[in-house]
Amino acid sequence: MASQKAPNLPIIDISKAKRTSGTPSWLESCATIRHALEEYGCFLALYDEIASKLKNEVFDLARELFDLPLETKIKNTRNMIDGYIGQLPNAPLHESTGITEATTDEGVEYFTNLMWPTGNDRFRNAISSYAKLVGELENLLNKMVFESYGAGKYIEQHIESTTCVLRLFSYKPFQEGLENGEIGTNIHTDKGFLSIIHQKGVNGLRVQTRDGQWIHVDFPPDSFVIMAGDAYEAWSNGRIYSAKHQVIMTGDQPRYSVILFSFKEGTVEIPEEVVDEEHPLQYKPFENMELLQYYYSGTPSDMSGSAAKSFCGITA
Ligand SMILES: O=C(O)CCC(=O)C(=O)O
Ligand SMILES: [Fe+2]
Repeated sequence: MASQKAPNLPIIDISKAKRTSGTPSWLESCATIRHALEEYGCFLALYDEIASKLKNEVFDLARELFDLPLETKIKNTRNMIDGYIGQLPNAPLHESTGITEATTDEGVEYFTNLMWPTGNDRFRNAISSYAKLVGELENLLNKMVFESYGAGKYIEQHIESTTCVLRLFSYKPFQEGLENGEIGTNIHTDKGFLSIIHQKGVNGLRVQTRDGQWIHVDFPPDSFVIMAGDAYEAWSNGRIYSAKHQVIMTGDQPRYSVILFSFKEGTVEIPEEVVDEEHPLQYKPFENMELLQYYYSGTPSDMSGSAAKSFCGITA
């Protein structure tokens, strides 16, 4: 009997795409990425420029971090996007904590000292190296998307005003008999530009396609999921899709993930390059941080979907 393969996200070899820089196939590589973000809002990236040793180290450190006493973990309350989250009745398996300005030495140092007042050089060094390397991947992907729209001239300014949060996640295994005992995260869309998701072995992320199907993402070893958020949807004039997604735990193994979330500081202008006859202007300039505030205040009528339209959409 022919076995039907479960649908998965598109897989793109970013290391290979990067090597086309300066060659005639560069724009084709850029278009592949842009089209995946337009169609699925996300894709699986193969990227071999971050050593496996460092990635494994990051997950060992994540475990060490979540083993700290709760009273230490809850000290992380710096602002609304990076704070400690845990013990939620509607997502009881979830625990996570974020590092603000994670691609800067100061950001990682602040967080390390908050969790380990006597210091933890292993954590500081590895997390700092990892965040910077993933930050480079983030910049590369944005450059490719911008160039694919013919909007490459805005990339420098975009990179300069990008701020990244590195959030570490620990999900307990599925718990039978517990209310919401399978929920790792509730259905939502991300609110920034790109989120770069890395996991340790155990799957659990599912993503909704434009036509409402759910894809259970099967991460190839060492891959990353690249996911666009509401800010990218608005920046691209609705061409990029901000996909609903969630984490569901099924097996008896815990799941660890590490995500670099990027946000733009200052006003996000919709570039004229994404507007044409087929795509009339649909969004007003907006502040990414205000979009976040709008979401966290619970204002959107649909808390599980993109807030871009209701926050900064142009109503006819
Ligand atoms: O842990 C994951 O894979 C996804 C978590 C997530 O979607 C989020 O926190 O925004
Ligand atoms: Fe998310």
